[in-house]
Amino acid sequence: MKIFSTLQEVTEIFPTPILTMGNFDGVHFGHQHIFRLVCERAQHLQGTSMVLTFDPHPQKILFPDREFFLINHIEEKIEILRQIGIDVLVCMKFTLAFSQQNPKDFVREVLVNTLHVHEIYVGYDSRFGQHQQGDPEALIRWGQFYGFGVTIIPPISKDGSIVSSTKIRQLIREGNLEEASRLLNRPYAIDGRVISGVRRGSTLLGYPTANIEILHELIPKRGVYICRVLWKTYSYSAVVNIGVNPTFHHQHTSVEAHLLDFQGNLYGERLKVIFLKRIRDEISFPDHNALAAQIAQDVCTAKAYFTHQDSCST
Ligand SMILES: Cc1cc2nc3c(=O)[nH]c(=O)nc-3n(C[C@H](O)[C@H](O)[C@H](O)COP(=O)(O)O)c2cc1C
Ligand SMILES: Nc1ncnc2c1ncn2[C@@H]1O[C@H](COP(=O)(O)OP(=O)(O)O)[C@@H](O)[C@H]1O
Repeated sequence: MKIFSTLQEVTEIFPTPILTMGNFDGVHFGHQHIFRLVCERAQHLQGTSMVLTFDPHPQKILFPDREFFLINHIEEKIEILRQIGIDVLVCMKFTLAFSQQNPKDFVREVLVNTLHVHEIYVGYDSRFGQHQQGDPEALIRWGQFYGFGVTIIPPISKDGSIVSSTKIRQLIREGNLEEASRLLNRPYAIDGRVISGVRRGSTLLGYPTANIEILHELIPKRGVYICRVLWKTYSYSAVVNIGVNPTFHHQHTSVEAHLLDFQGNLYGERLKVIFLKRIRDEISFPDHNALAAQIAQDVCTAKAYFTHQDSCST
């Protein structure tokens, strides 16, 4: 996949570009459907599948005071698009000035004169340009004028409900990771380096926990989760606590993973934590023995979960 981080870098003319544009936060089931159509169409015409996306996310620029947590940081989005098989990714810097551009100028300058689009696929609710005047109907008119095709994609549903980034953000924040995974069409995951905690896990509790540096904006609800943890080429079953360790009156939120059947040193290593299921709330225990007994129970719950999964998949 060729990546352009500004429009100015795009000096090459690609054969028959089939483009989709949008924010695509989460790169969820609905987005994946659009990318599949774009890739198939590009292959059919021996053209170029192309994605135009914006960074930072427009919400961050237009409403800087609103709480808004991205599902994916830009590197993750790029990696997922690469895996899907998109040929060309153009990331446009989103600024206030850009948001005030007349949509017709955007179509002429960006879509026609810079990207030379042959066809565009956009979602039914796509909006762009000043006062959000650029909508699918306007795009169809401009397409007829400039000579590119426009396909409007209707809302995509899964199990009867429309898939949206907003809904997925809400599900993750509520701790409903199973439903979020269904709409994402993959489990939600975060990655980060292992940092030091207060060394209570291995000494006092008997359950060492790799504390993950939190770089992601969207962290699931406080509580205990069954997860898979990827480290290098290895994959471990794990129990993960997200919270403030109320038993020990901590102030800061931590994400900490106890890997089952693992012993060794993970400090400084990069781990990917894949969330599978939330099993309980984080609780304040009367002492560390009561907490350790509960963690032992959590480990049993996780083992039973994975045994059940294995028996279902064989
Ligand atoms: C599976 C699991 C469940 C946990 N549940 C709780 C909990 O309910 N309440 C709590 O105060 N801490 C909980 N913890 C966090 C421990 O308090 C924490 O791992 C311990 O203080 C060690 O921290 P350290 O890594 O900084 O040494 C849990 C940890 C794990 C791995
Ligand atoms: N099964 C395991 N799961 C997680 N970390 C482990 C495990 N075994 C050993 N470790 C190591 O122990 C460290 C965690 O020990 P802990 O006492 O909880 O220290 P800290 O408070 O610094 O997190 C991890 O960062 C990792 O290097």
